Amino acid sequence: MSLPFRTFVRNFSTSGLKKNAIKNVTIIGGGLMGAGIAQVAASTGHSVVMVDQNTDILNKSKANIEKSLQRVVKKKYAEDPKAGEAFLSQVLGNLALETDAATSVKKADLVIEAIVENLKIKQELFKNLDMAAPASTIFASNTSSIPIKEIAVATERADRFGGLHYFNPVPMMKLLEVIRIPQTSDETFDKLLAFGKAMGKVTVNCKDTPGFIVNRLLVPYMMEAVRMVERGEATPKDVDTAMKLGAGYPMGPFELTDYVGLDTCKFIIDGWHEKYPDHPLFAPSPLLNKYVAEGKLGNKVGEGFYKSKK
Ligand SMILES: CCCCCCC[C@H](O)CC(=O)SCCNC(=O)CCNC(=O)[C@H](O)C(C)(C)COP(=O)([O-])OP(=O)([O-])OC[C@H]1O[C@@H](n2cnc3c(N)ncnc32)[C@H](O)[C@@H]1OP(=O)([O-])[O-]
Ligand SMILES: NC(=O)c1ccc[n+]([C@@H]2O[C@H](COP(=O)([O-])OP(=O)(O)OC[C@H]3O[C@@H](n4cnc5c(N)ncnc54)[C@H](O)[C@@H]3O)[C@@H](O)[C@H]2O)c1
Repeated sequence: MSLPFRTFVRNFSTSGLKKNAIKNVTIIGGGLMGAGIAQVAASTGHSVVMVDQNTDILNKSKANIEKSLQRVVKKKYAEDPKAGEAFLSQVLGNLALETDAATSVKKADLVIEAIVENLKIKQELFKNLDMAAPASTIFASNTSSIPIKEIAVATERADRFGGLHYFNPVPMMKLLEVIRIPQTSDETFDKLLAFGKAMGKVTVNCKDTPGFIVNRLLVPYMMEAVRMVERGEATPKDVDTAMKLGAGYPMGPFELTDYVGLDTCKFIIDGWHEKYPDHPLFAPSPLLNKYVAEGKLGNKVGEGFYKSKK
C-alpha cells in the first residue's frame, strides 16, 4: 500500500534516513550472541554500546568481535586491504563498551538483551532498565526459549517490548525472528522489523510461542540426538556425520550443541521441562546435565561433546 505523499515526506528527514529509524542500540550481554549482535549492528552503521559485568569480559568480547571482523574483512576486502582496514576502524568506532547498564541506555533507541537464559535475571535487568531508559526506548530480548511476555511483565512498557531472536553465529546467519506480544504496538513491531532489515537480516514474524519457529523444531531434534547417544544407539560423531551427509546440515547436532553452548541448551530444556513436565521431547538429559556439571560447556570453554581449538 503506497503512502500518501505527505506521509512519505514526513517519514524521511533531510539526511534521507527514515526520521524515526533506530540508530542508538544498547546490547546487554557481550557473550556469544551479544558480541555478534553488537558486531553486526556496528557494521551496519548503528551506534552501539555493549554492556557486560566487568571490563575483563568486555575486553574479551571486543577481541572476539575483532577476530570475527578480520574473517569478514579477509573475505569481503581481499582485493582492497586498505578499504578493509578503513571498514574495520569504522565499525570499531561505532562500538562503545560499558559496565553500567543504567548509563548505557540513556540515549538508546533500542535495548537488546542477550544475557544468561534465566527468567528471573532477565526480569531483574529489565525492571532496572525500565527506570533508566527514556520512555521512547524499545526493549527486546534475544531469548531462545523464554516467553517474551514473561520478561516484559517486569516493565511498564509492554507496548514497547518485543523479541529479536538472532542465530549463532550472528555475522553469518541471515535469519532474525521478530516476536510480538499482544501489547506490542504496531509502531514498535514495525521499527523492530525495519531494524532487522537495516542489519541485513531476513526477518520472519513470530508469535510468542515456545521456541518461536526455529527452536520449536530444533530443540526436540537436538535433544533426541542426545537421547539416541544415551540409549547407546550411536556415537556423537556418527550422529553428526549422518546428519551432515544424510540431511545436508552444515553441522551435526553435537557440533551445534558445542557451538551454542551446553549451558544454554540445558537452561532451555530445563525451562521447558518445568513448564511442560509431561512433554517427552522436552525431558531433560542426564548426559547433558553431566557435561554441564563437569564444566564442559562447549567451544566457549574448549570442550563439550568434543574437544575444540579454543
Ligand atoms: C537443546 C537446545 C538446542 C537449541 C539451541 C538454540 C540456540 C539459539 O536460540 C538458536 C540458534 O542460534 S541455533 C544455531 C543456528 N546456527 C547453525 O545452525 C549454524 C550451522 N553452521 C553453519 O552454518 C556453518 O558451519 C558456519 C557458518 C557456522 C561456519 O561455516 P562453514 O563453512 O561450515 O565453516 P568455516 O570454515 O568455519 O567458515 C567458512 C567461512 O565463513 C565465515 N565465517 C564463519 N564463521 C564466522 C564468524 N563467526 N564470523 C565471521 N565470519 C565467519 C568465514 O569467512 C569462514 O572462512 P574462514 O577462512 O574460516 O575465516
Ligand atoms: N548461544 C546461542 O547459540 C544462542 C542463539 C540465540 C539466542 N541465544 C540466547 O541469547 C542469550 C545469551 O546467550 P549466549 O549464548 O550469548 O550466552 P553467553 O553465556 O555466551 O553470554 C551471556 C553473557 O551475558 C553476561 N551477563 C549475564 N548476566 C548479566 C547481567 N546481569 N548484566 C550484564 N551482562 C550479563 C555474561 O557475563 C555473558 O558474557 C540467551 O538468552 C540465549 O538463550 C543464544
